[in-house]
Amino acid sequence: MRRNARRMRRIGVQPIASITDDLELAPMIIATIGRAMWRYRSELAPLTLAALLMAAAMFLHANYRPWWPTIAGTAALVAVAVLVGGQWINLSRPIERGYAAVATAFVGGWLAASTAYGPLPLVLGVGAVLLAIPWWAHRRRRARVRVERTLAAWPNIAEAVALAGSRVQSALVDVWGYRFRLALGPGQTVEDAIAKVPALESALGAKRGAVRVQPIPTREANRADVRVIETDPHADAITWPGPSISSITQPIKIGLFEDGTPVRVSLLRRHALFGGATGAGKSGGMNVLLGELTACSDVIIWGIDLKGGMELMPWAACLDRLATTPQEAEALLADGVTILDGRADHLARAGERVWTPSPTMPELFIVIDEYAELVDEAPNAIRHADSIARRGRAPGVQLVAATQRPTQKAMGKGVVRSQMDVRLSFRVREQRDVDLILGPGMLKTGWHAHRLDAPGKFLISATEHDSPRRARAYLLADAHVQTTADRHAAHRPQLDVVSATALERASQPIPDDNQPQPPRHARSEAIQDAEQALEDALKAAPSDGVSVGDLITATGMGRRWVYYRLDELARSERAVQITRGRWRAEPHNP
Ligand SMILES: Nc1ncnc2c1ncn2[C@@H]1O[C@H](COP(=O)(O)OP(=O)(O)OP(=O)(O)O)[C@@H](O)[C@H]1O
Repeated sequence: MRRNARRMRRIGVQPIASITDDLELAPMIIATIGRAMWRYRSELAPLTLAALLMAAAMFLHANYRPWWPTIAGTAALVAVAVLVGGQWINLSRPIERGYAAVATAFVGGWLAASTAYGPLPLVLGVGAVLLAIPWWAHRRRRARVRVERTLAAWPNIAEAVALAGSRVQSALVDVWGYRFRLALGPGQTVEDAIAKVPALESALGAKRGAVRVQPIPTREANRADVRVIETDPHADAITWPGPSISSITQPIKIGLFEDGTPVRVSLLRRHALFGGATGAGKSGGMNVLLGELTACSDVIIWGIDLKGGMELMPWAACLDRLATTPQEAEALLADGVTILDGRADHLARAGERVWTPSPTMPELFIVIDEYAELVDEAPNAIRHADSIARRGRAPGVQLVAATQRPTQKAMGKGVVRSQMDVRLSFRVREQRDVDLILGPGMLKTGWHAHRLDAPGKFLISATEHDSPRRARAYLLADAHVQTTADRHAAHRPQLDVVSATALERASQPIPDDNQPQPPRHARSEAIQDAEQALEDALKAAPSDGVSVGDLITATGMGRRWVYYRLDELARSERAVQITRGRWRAEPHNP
């Protein structure tokens, strides 16, 4: 090229070398700009969107002017959908959903107006800048971009840590750091990647101990999950983010593991034990549990707190019953057994194996704070607790017990301890307490609850948690407990009819005792009224009977209840089924 230019100069032709040079430079410049634009695509997104909108507006205004109402209507619908269902597209926080809805409304509104009247660049410019500011400032977006840039250099990192040939498949950013899925190169194993963790920490610019590599049991052997922790989740108390569930059929989130992943555990038809030394955070853990349980529309909660209600009283508005004396505790557990029997009987008759919780058939949780006190002060109550521990799962009557040291004596020589399906051990004073809470042999296999070093930290043992991973429970400040209890109190379900009827029957006076018994539950009057209405409707039935639908209307009760009562009346020969679904009283006096 340069030789050409020299020759041209010699023959008197004006050199055009600079033009040719420029032409060669141009692709480089374009490529550099393109690369920079790609690298900063997230930051430039508002400007790119504004440019695209401008082009779209010009096109629509020129060709499809009458479309503006459709554009405006669609944008309004999308904005509402984003606001209402934004969590499904990863907009977990209300403020994010609000921003997305406002941005959608602005884009749609501007496009509709520009389609009708021609592009409005000034409005677009002002709107774009105003909406771009929160976008540029958004912490999670910036973190995502940073992680994307780090992982874009993965081929070099992989080379440096001797994992050449591995690829990053997907990455996810959260408040504590990020995780990514690694497809390992041919012949590389997850163990190879685990052995490279210190090198990975250095190459990724992470702190020592901040990288974890784990196999993915459900995927091929050459896939690994890499977790990079940037902020230690356990460094400070972790404020409870609010209830994570609305039904007991979903797993409860109690806190966070050290890698920032939530501790999820199902309490559906399971008993739970919270153990740990005084001040280790059991009551805090119980508060989180109660915050979640009270948010469930298919859970009824009873409490026993023999420390004068000190721990459970703040939740009183959400508890159907609270026992604070040994006598009350014994009566409460006895009623728990009555309900268990009533439900078991109902299940047997319905040919069902387990109680399926729903707002009309709630699971009953009996929460006992400091179980050892119950053993000391209400020893007669323990046989009821044993009974519930042994038989309560299928009929949906669960125990949640907290205790400092669940020795055989403290647990009442009964079966309660061994029946606990979910066990949380907060810090214990002595090593041998680990086995008392978590089960024999656990200390030896690495469950070192005596080494937990801050209140609220715990180890969890359950079917889905079979390795000792340190976790920290969320923390609910006292004021938060109160506001949560007040908020959830408005949505508590009522005790189901099967259980209320069982309690009702158990409280019936014995035949020669004419003294009326006090009602045991607020539902009793409503049930009596419904029973009376049922009997009246059956007595008034014509000779071909009254339909179940009419009985449901007459009693105001659900179909299950009506069938349950009809079954009982038929057994005691007070009602008879004439044809399928039609009943009348027996003997029949229309
Ligand atoms: N998850 C947590 N995160 C941070 N701090 C916590 C947490 N849980 C409890 N704490 C702190 O530890 C203190 C003691 O906790 P808590 O009362 O729950 O312990 P405990 O095991 O129930 O004790 P006790 O058996 O005496 O009732 C609390 O005042 C609180 O400041």
